[in-house]
Amino acid sequence: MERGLEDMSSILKVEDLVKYYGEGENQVRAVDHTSLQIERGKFTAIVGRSGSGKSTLLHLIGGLDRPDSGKVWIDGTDIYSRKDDKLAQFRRKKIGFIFQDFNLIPSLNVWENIVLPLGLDNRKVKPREVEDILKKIGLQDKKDAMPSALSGGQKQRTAIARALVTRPAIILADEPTGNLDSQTELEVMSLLKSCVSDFGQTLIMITHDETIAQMADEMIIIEDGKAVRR
Ligand SMILES: Nc1ncnc2c1ncn2[C@@H]1O[C@H](COP(=O)(O)OP(=O)(O)OP(=O)(O)O)[C@@H](O)[C@H]1O
Repeated sequence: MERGLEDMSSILKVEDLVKYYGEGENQVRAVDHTSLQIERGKFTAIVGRSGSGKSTLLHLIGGLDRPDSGKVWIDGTDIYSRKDDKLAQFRRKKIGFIFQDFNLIPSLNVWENIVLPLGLDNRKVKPREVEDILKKIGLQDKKDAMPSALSGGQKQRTAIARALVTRPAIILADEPTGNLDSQTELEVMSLLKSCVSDFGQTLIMITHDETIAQMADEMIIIEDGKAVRR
């Protein structure tokens, strides 16, 4: 019974996850028998030294890569029990990604990049909702611009809007404010935090920034592929 209650509040459960790269002497234990649980509607910061395995863990949590062993449950679903196409479908519905390098489509303008995940999931675009997000991230006058005409910060904000547009249960972010000036960084952080408080979304963010890590409800430290909660 207790276990059941515990599971209900956790949106994400990682059990004994392992991902090694290479073999023999050159083997890198990027994720080394890691287990953790994250509660719904919380902001969790993942911190750790460069090369400790943060990005690999985030990719595995988001179903972008497959582990050597171990399990990941999202909202009660054992994601790696699904075949690739079903996993991709699940990912599109449940998870919003914000990557370090934005991954915008160069041939699409800001608006088209933002609404792309809706189209992939056969969902209708609600222009007012998109306008609302554009306004929140301060890009309303850039919606027709192509990515090549945007600054690094504007590209990053477009990527953030794209991750938020489907209102995913989980937002996975890898250093999302790394390229922003400190004022914009604070605005983006307050937008992401409001997703957690206003919409009950769960935010899991890798950051090197101690100030941002301090804003989180929980902090997970990664050391040599292992997770320690602080
Ligand atoms: N595709 C890959 N092939 C081989 N080794 C890899 C691969 N991806 C990551 N690694 C190695 O796995 C380890 C963990 O990498 P990862 O990118 O997860 O660390 P990180 O903590 O996110 O680092 P950073 O803070 O610098 O982004 C590193 O030693 C890295 O070199």
